[in-house]
Amino acid sequence: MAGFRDSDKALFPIKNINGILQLFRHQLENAREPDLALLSIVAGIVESKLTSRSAAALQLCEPIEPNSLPVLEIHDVQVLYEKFHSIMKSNIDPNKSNSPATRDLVKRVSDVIWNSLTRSYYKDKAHLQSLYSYLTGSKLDCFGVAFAVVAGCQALGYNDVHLALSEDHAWVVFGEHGTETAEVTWHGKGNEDKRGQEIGKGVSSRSWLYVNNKPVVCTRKMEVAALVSAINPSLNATHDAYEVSLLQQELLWLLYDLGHLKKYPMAIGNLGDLEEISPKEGKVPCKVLFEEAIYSARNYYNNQHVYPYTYQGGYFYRNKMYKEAFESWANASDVIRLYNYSRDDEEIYKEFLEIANELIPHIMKVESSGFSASSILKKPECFANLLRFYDGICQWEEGSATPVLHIGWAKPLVNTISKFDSDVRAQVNIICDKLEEDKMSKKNGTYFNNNNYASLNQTNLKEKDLTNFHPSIEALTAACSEKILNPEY
Ligand SMILES: CC1(C)CN=C(N2CCN(c3ncnc4sc(C(F)(F)C(F)(F)F)cc34)CC2)S1
Repeated sequence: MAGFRDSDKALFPIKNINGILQLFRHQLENAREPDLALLSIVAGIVESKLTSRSAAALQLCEPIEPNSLPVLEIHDVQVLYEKFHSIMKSNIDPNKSNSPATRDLVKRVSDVIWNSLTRSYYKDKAHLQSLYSYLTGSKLDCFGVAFAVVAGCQALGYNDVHLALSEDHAWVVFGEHGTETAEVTWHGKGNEDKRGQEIGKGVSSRSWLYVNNKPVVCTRKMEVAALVSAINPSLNATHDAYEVSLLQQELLWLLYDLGHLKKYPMAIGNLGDLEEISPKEGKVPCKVLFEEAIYSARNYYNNQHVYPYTYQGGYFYRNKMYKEAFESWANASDVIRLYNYSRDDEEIYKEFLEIANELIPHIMKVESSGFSASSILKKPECFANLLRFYDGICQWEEGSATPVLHIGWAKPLVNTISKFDSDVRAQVNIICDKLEEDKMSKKNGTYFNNNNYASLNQTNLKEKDLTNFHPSIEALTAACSEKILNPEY
């Protein structure tokens, strides 16, 4: 059993970030499993005290000494901890027989949380992810509900209930073999919640939202990593509370050093983003962290996750490493091409839309103003990666009930492709082996590996080679190759 142990209590009152680190380290390094309710309440109190309006006012008028926190008294934590346990135990009998959870039990825990939430509130607001928010404001966001269900099950002694995470949704796994799944929270806006149901076997399983059934299935310690990742340092739309950001970075390093981020690509990516802003002495650089997140997704999740590549692409973009950014984004597109676009996939749609219609056009603008030989407009591999990027989005659309592309995509796309001169485009040789039809099909989840894709050598781009691009890309590159074959065109 977890629990608020005397050795935890001895660490209070906590006056600085180091004290919080000690509590988390103590919870993570001891044999018994970390207490999710305790750690979520502590993280939530600290975040609330340092990001509330009064904190903002305070921050602006008097500089508080570095790394200091408002004193965290044990009483503040204990009251909320006991409250959570009594909410759970007054509605559901603790697991005296130490048996695995049932679907009915999971649904009842989800109902206790669900029915105790404020009737209507702005679900996307910041700071609604922790048990502190639940216990003091009866508000939780979508992730917060799923986390509270897992913490509730732990408090009741059901240690088989664990958090499962895709890139934009959370649910739980449970049962003797941890193979049962259940929805416990809502997703998106205006969608009827599917709480209690098992995770889609139908069409929804082909949508990015369920990552082709390759979610991050958390251990208790990875659930701590999830609550740490969910810490939100935002003071307002433009500023972060420095101490909260530093605490999150230190906690992520603690989890990283203990090996609990190995199978959690997004948490590694979050650490990479924090490291890029303020690198910590003696730690691996953020560039390596973004590579490790990609390795983790390839190694443990069959390369079905998009975000590791957009973490890396964003890093390259911010650091003006545009050739590398194109490669990361093309790799992200190679992941999404296997999925069918469904209306639940808005978040990743917005991600690709921003890359295609904001970031790439910005790069083309700044690059076409200069005439340096090193410009990406002279590099055929940039052209090849851009084609791969666009083609992945086109293939994502193919076979989907919901269209992806619309006229708003075409103008930036044409604008981008036409910035590359014919002599550069001619150096891209697109070889698409005529693989037998079924291998090409994305329905059975396989497709030619991308080294058949665009190898660069001197032969010309020939129209007949463009056999496997999506029609719109084919038309565009045919138009381009028309220019190549008839230069006076
Ligand atoms: C490359 C990016 C645009 C930068 N930040 C990204 N994040 C920020 C952090 N983030 C996350 N970071 C750690 N863990 C999780 S679990 C999760 C979720 F499944 F969607 C949940 F649980 F429904 F909210 C999201 C998420 C979501 C993705 S992707």
